[in-house]
Amino acid sequence: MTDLQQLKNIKLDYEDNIAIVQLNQENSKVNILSRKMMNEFVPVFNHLKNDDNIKGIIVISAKPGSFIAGADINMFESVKSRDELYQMSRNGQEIMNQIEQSSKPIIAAIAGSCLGGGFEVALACHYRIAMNDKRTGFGVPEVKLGLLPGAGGTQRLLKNLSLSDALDLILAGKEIKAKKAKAMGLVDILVEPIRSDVQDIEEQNIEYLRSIAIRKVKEIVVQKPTKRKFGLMENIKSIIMLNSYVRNYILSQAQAKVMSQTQGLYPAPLKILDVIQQTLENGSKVGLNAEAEAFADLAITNEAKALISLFHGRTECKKNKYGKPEREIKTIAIIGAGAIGAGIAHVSIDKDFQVILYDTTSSALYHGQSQIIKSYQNYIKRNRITSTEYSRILSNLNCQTTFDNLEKCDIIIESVFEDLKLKQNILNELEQYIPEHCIFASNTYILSIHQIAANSRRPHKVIGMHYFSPVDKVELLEIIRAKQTSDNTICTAVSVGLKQGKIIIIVNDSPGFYTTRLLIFSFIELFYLLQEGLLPNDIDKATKKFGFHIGLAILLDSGVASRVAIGQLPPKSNSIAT
Ligand SMILES: CCCCCCCCCCCCC[C@H](O)CC(=O)SCCNC(=O)CCNC(=O)[C@H](O)C(C)(C)COP(=O)(O)OP(=O)(O)OC[C@H]1O[C@@H](n2cnc3c(N)ncnc32)[C@H](O)[C@@H]1OP(=O)(O)O
Ligand SMILES: NC(=O)c1ccc[n+]([C@@H]2O[C@H](COP(=O)([O-])OP(=O)(O)OC[C@H]3O[C@@H](n4cnc5c(N)ncnc54)[C@H](O)[C@@H]3O)[C@@H](O)[C@H]2O)c1
Repeated sequence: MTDLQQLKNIKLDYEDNIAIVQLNQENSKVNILSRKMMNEFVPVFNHLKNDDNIKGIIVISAKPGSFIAGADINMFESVKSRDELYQMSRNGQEIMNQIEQSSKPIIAAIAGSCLGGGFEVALACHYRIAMNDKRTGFGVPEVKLGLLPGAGGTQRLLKNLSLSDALDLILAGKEIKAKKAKAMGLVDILVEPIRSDVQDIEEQNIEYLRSIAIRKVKEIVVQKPTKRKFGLMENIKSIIMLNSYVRNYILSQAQAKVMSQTQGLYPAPLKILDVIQQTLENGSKVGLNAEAEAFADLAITNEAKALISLFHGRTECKKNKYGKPEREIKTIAIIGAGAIGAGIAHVSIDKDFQVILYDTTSSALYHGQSQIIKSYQNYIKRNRITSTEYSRILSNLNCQTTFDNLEKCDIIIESVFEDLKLKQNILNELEQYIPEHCIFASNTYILSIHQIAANSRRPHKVIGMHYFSPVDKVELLEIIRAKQTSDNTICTAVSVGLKQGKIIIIVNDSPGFYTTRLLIFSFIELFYLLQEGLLPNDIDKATKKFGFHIGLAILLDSGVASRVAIGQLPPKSNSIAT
């Protein structure tokens, strides 16, 4: 029996006859539906349900940036049997049903990530108020873990959305921002954050959200909530959905898309389609059972285990194990405004770095600058940013063909042609202009960092930062430490990469580093296959069927890959450093 005076993960507050359940997972950056959290939530909820003095309930988080990040992923890994997983899903569904069926209004006041099981909690509540800020996002990313929403999420999304919108969210696992969630009818009220430079602004915003939720729940207590009115288009859509021919057509289209994107290698999206079909044909009772069966089936697959392990790996790669850099990095100079240099500028200017983009000629510079401007203009078109944000972001970009202002730089990222002599000369020349603390990173995919730094006055400040094309889309960043590279240089490069939104691996300065070395092996095999008479097209089909995003032969056709394939570099030892 949980003592309500001894709660560790929930703070229970009251204002008049309203209860405020504030989630605050102990020792964690985010709230998760862990066993510990559930062991407190369930008794708290039962207590409030039975207390006649309580007329309404608010569920809110005390953690800036996190409402609930979903069920505890580690919990699935610790489970011993399929039956236990089935029961876990059934229990989750039951808790959500109890929330939904509560006679007292329950409001979810959401700021920060509202994902997976967290979104399922929000959907079970009677009303959703969300902070309209960058950190607040909704989604069911379970498919990315090889799972499906297992606490009634498939059913509630189908109830709240059109079939195609529900499929879009569940199959892609993508996150939508609060504004879009409101437009889709998943959120009832948007709250604009208080924008200010004060230090504890996020805590203040939580307080503000809480006050609005209290006002709203009090209103609902007196005048029962009105059901959301569906618009004409939504009504037409739901009538069309009653037609099994239309439903089956949408499902078969979705299935074809899944097959073309995954080659049928991932069981989760196919199971999701199956659960949705069963629900549409037989109703929610059958649907809930199908959801729990599918959840249990999926959670024991090797695919789910591998994808969950990938989640943990990615989380590790978001950490800076070298601590805090000696200096905060404010200004970056990028040398070379080609495809990659412009891409590095792109992912830096929106993170409040001051960027100097340098190239030898105005036309090269113009080319790089246009690439950046075009992408950001596209973001405006797709409502990803406002024109005010666009102006603020672009004001961080300074393009130049001179070495002016390099004395202000904290880091240089060189991204000129792949030529050792050229890279060495640039390093030597720039060392005359840059301040003592400035670090020098070379964006090379294959050249030795040790050799690039051969004539440097401060080789401990030289490092490799290997970005991937297109830089604004590929999350990976390979950081290469040479023997002489200092820990603070690594720490600084990692902190820059993390701020740029990268997932980082740190490797030793050995031939091909890590990523290029893997490619070399693949290309050696590819050459054997070509020599044996296989056609590039057939090799591409086979590699894609195996799970590659892009065929190996077409990859070889790209300029970078063909140089790798020439293979000056027989791989030696394992290059992963940390
Ligand atoms: C109110 C009570 C109701 C009770 C309901 C009963 C529930 C039981 C039901 C079971 C049935 C299934 C339910 C559900 O459908 C299944 C799921 O929800 S699966 C999980 C889905 N969610 C996700 O995939 C989100 C994963 N997390 C992220 O994407 C990111 O972490 C983030 C939330 C966007 C935050 O990103 P960052 O700010 O960069 O932070 P980090 O990524 O570095 O994370 C910090 C820290 O938190 C750990 N963590 C994050 N999410 C989870 C998680 N879901 N489970 C476990 N741990 C998580 C992460 O590992 C980091 O840990 P650290 O390394 O610091 O120890
Ligand atoms: N393109 C890729 O897929 C890819 C991927 C990873 C790494 N890389 C590496 O990134 C680096 C840049 O690649 P890219 O694809 O952007 O090349 P790119 O040819 O598109 O651009 C190189 C730019 O460097 C400029 N430049 C040349 N000499 C210069 C000098 N002395 N000073 C300043 N600028 C100079 C050129 O004018 C050009 O604009 C290379 O080392 C490449 O191997 C490329």
